[in-house]
Amino acid sequence: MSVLHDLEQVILSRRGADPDSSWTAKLFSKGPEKCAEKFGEEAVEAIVAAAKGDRDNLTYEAADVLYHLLVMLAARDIALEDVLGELARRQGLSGIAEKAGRGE
Ligand SMILES: N=c1c2ncn([C@@H]3O[C@H](COP(=O)(O)OP(=O)(O)OP(=O)(O)O)[C@@H](O)[C@H]3O)c2ncn1[C@@H]1O[C@H](COP(=O)(O)O)[C@@H](O)[C@H]1O
Repeated sequence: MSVLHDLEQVILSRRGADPDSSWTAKLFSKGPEKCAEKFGEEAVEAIVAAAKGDRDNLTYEAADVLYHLLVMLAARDIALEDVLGELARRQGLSGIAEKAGRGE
């Protein structure tokens, strides 16, 4: 199991947990829209760190982004395995070729 898989299991275990003792449970209790909004906020913080070239902060914010991505996916019942499967499907296919295939 990877760190991400382990983290996904912890996140799933927080469904129905006490929002006062778990940040994940607090996010779930606010609904999938709030989970998505929080992911967006964390992504913006990562963008700012990247734009500034702040390597330490970007590393920290990227971890926040990955955690909040998993929460957002779980809130919509999408498994990490499904996302990894989509990435695996794309392996060996250039992004340029893929975009051309979509006619964009
Ligand atoms: N990886 C994380 C993780 N990353 C970030 N966060 C929380 O996400 C919240 C982000 O909230 P804010 O945006 O308000 O905080 P911030 O971005 O640090 O603050 P500002 O930049 O806004 O000042 C903080 O409370 C962080 O602690 C996380 N909370 C939990 N996890 C993992 O999830 C597990 C379960 O956590 P609980 O559900 O809280 O038990 C933990 O053991 C961790 O493994």
